[in-house]
Parts: sequence; structure tokens; C-alpha cells
Amino acid sequence: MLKLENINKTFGNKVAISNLNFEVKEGQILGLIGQNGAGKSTTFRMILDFIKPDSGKILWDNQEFVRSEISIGFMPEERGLYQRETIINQMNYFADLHGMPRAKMRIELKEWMKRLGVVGELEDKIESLSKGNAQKIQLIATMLFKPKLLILDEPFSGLDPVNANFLLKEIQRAKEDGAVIIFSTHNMENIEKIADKIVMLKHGQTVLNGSITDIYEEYQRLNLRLGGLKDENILSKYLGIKRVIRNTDGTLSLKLDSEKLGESIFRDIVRNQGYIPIFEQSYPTLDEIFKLKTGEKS
Ligand SMILES: Nc1ncnc2c1ncn2[C@@H]1O[C@H](COP(=O)(O)OP(=O)(O)OP(=O)(O)O)[C@@H](O)[C@H]1O
Repeated sequence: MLKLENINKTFGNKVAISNLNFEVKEGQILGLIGQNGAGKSTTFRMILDFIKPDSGKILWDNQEFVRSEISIGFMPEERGLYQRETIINQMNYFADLHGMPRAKMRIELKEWMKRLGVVGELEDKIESLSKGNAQKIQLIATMLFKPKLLILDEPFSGLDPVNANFLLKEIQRAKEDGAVIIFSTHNMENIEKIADKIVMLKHGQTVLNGSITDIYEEYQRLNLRLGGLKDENILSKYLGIKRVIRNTDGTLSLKLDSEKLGESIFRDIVRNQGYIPIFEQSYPTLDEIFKLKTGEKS
């Protein structure tokens, strides 16, 4: 288990991280969310021991975290492959670092490349690969050695939806293997699909910290999506409907002022038309929660 306790980091008089606390157990995924400059990379650099916190503790199984004693897979935001090297040379280098026999690695590498649909040969140079294929090789280099701790800095940035799905699946697989996983992101997409917990940072301050379900449960289900409403006038009597947006798929998105109102609307619709194909009452999105917490306008 990785644990950060009361971590603080300043650069000159700039506070990069203030009193950060979290823990991630084996088989758990933490999403670290924040906009540019929030402190995500600084957090990773401290865990990876590239820089030291000013104060606080980083622990692994409640002992001081010693980087060299734990197998770590790190995918940096700027990505880290040598463009001029071939795939196999690059991977041999990592195999040596991780103490995995090259022959064994080669077999696994081929399996990974097949599974992820990499278009390229082992002898191809990284620079000759398309961006998407190079990203897949980077991912393989980070995950093939089954690290105990997986740190992925903005792993989804620049990925198309197909590749983003590959990545989601592989992260899930690493979770099932019992890795401690942290990934950062500046948008909320994908977070709900895989993160067990989230930490949201703003200018180094923690604005949200906890399991996704606990965070949602602090809020009411104020978002209501309706599809197949025959008479929209039915809605006009409700003063508690604060906003109605018509979506491109023809559904309506309503913002309610109380969760209970959903029940009345539901009963009314059923009385009126007997059946409604889409009636979905949900919590605010993480994006909305972030804005509520930071006082930003939506
Ligand atoms: N070496 C450094 N010297 C001075 N300031 C730094 C240094 N590294 C980071 N900072 C500052 O600390 C704050 C947090 O930066 P950090 O790179 O951790 O943010 P981030 O959340 O990773 O942002 P991004 O999404 O843009 O990568 C920023 O204000 C940044 O300018």
C-alpha cells in the first residue's frame, strides 16, 4: 500500500502541494485530477523520488518508501522512449533493468503487441511508428514487467477512443493483478470508468478526496434526463426545474432543485402517457462537483 501523509512542497514562494494525504491499496486505482499547474506531476515526482517533499511522509506498507526496493512502472507525460532506438533494443534495456530474461520478455512483448494491435515489427525504430503505435509501445514498456506500483501521467492524452479503450482494459488488468495504480488527468473522462478513488487538486490544495461513491453520496440526484416525453408542457408547472437543455439526440436534460422533485415528475409523466422510455435521475458529474467545490461557475 502506498500512503502519502501530510505532504508539502514549495518552489521558492510558490506552494505546489499543500498538506496532501491519500492511500492506495493493492488492486486499487486512484485518479489524480486537476487542471494545469494543480500539482499532479509534482506529486508523481515526489513519489518517484526525483524531488523531495519539504515535509510529510511517503510510505509503502507503512514503512518508508524506498524507490529502489519497489518495482515501478512510470509513464511520463512527455513520454520517455528513445526515438532512434528499435522497439526490441528499447525493451531489452527495460528487461535488463527489471531483471527479466530477454527471451521471456520477447515472447511477452509479441503477445502484448498482438493484443494491442500494434502495427510495427520488433526491429522498427520508435520514430518510424505512428503516434498511436508509439504510445502503445510506451504503454507496454510501462506495464509488461508487472510493476507493483504503476504511475501514469496523463495516459489518455492524445489517444483516440479505440486506443483509450485499450488502455482502460490494460489498467483494469493491472488492477486485477494487484498493482497499486495512480493516474493523472485534467479532464474527468474515463475517471468514473476505472478509478476507485479520486483526489482533486487545485493550486496544490486538495478539494476532493475519497471513493467515488462516497463523493457522489454527498450530493443529491439533481440531474434528470428525459427521452420520449410526449407533452413537454407537463414540465411548465414545476418551479423547481432550474434549467432545461435540449440535447442533440432529442432527450431533455433538466436541473432540479431537489431530488424529491424527480418523483413528482415521474408520477405525472406516467399518469399522462403511461410509459417513458428514458428517465434517468443522476448525481452531478465530477466536472460539476469540481466546479461546486472550487466555486467556479458552470
Ligand atoms: N521545478 C519547479 N520549479 C518551480 N516551480 C515548479 C517546478 N515544478 C513545478 N512547479 C510549479 O508547481 C505547480 C504545480 O506544477 P505541476 O507540474 O505539478 O502541475 P500539474 O498538475 O502536473 O500540471 P500539468 O497538467 O500542466 O502538467 C505549478 O505552479 C508549477 O509552475
